[in-house]
Amino acid sequence: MKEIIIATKNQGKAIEFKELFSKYGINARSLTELDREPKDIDETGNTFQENAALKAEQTAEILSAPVLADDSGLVVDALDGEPGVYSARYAGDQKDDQANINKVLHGLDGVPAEKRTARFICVLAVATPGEETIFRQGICEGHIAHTEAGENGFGYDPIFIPERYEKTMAQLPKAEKNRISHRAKALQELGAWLDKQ
Ligand SMILES: O=c1nc[nH]c2c1ncn2[C@H]1C[C@H](O)[C@@H](COP(=O)(O)OP(=O)(O)OP(=O)(O)O)O1
Ligand SMILES: [Mg+2]
Repeated sequence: MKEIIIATKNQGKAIEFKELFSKYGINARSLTELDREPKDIDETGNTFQENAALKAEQTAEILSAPVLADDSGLVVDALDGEPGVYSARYAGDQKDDQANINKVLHGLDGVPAEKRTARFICVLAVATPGEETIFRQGICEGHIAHTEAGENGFGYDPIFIPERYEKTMAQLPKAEKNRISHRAKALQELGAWLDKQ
């Protein structure tokens, strides 16, 4: 089976990529599955694209192999676009999903449903040593719930209600999330490249 390395240590992302790539007959392996896990890469960029490039290119260099990286996050209009590029560390360096959720809900205290619009954004970077890095983006529109609900997924899923749905992303079956998510859409955009693999 063909294989691609995903430059992530986030288990939630890794599980989704395994499912998504299996449809293309490709085995997706994350960094935690390698014999020697590479050290953390500093995400010093100011955009999703910059951080995706940092993760993909540095990992491809270390492993001398094609690598895909995902930089993603939640953009909330009533919070002027926060947490955005800083989604993982919104409530501090410990990357605590629950603390991040609490901070978003607290920031939206008293904001009515129609003003709670938000979107998940995912930028994928594929870096191959000696080649130009390619980028694709996917967006999933929705709004922020008043309380958390659901156990599936990861990150901000318990407070994100996708457009045309009445449940949070964490209440949807994982196959449903994998049809509509920002990650799934970005990967669809990579289709032509995937078909060549
Ligand atoms: O589908 C999603 N459902 C819920 N939350 C999500 C999703 N996609 C991204 N997110 C949130 C989680 C994290 O707070 C941030 C990603 O940060 P990001 O730096 O890309 O990932 P990360 O540090 O967790 O792992 P890594 O850099 O090793 O891939 O956005
Ligand atoms: Mg990260």
